[in-house]
Amino acid sequence: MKLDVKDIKYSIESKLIVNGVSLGIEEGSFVGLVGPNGCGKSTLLKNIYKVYKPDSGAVFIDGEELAKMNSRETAKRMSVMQQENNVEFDMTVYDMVMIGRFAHQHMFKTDKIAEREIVISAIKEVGLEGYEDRSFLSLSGGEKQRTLVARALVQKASLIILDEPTNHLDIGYQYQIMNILKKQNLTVFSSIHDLNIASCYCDRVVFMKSGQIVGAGTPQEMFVPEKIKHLFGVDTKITQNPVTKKPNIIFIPSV
Ligand SMILES: Nc1ncnc2c1ncn2[C@@H]1O[C@H](COP(=O)(O)OP(=O)(O)OP(=O)(O)O)[C@@H](O)[C@H]1O
Repeated sequence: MKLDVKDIKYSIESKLIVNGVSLGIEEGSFVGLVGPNGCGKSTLLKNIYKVYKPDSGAVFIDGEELAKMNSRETAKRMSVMQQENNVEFDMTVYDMVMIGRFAHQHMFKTDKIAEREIVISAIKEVGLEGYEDRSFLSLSGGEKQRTLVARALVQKASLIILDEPTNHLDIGYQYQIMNILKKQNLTVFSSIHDLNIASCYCDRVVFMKSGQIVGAGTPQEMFVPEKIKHLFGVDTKITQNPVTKKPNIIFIPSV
């Protein structure tokens, strides 16, 4: 699934937060969205996954405008893992993951056993086997995060949008979740704070600053000291990861 974002603008309380963003994500590619706190990453993603309606501009999946699709049609094409999940009433891990199946279920012809297998298998894949009956609200931040990854995976959409998927996760699960996402062969667009994770997993990275895209390219093209300094104001030294051959970003403290 190819994602095209065309000249999106979005304001909150008359402040322009997303200022004319255009980008294209090729089918099967893993693209990271990188930028400082408050630069508009989540707001841009919410415009893409239809929590917000852009003031102007549009989003297309394989040439079809997303705004014109109903929620079932959208969910079959795009799954989403949001950063904060405002769950107001409690449910089990199993039920939370099952929500991801809604676009595939029909009142009279759903194969309940097959549905159950898909859900159980995703719960296992994110390392939460045995947690099926636990209450979602009682989970740790990382366990909640992994439940939401499982929910996004069972949706079986070929495009997945993630807002900071490794937020709350310890280093083991950060890499585990990225590995799981990578091996699905989906088209992925994800905001990522950890530059070395972005370098390791992304085919391309998009740099965002003050509501605008300020650069895009391969990790090798983007993770260079001048560009990182421009984006985050920190000094870095770049080496090559001896195993992945990807840029390895070493941060140099100014003390
Ligand atoms: N509902 C809202 N009401 C008011 N301001 C908002 C709202 N949502 C976002 N903003 C503001 O819009 C700007 C962009 O926020 P956004 O969450 O998109 O940034 P971000 O790049 O995802 O940041 P972070 O890396 O900290 O998650 C911030 O200044 C934020 O305070």
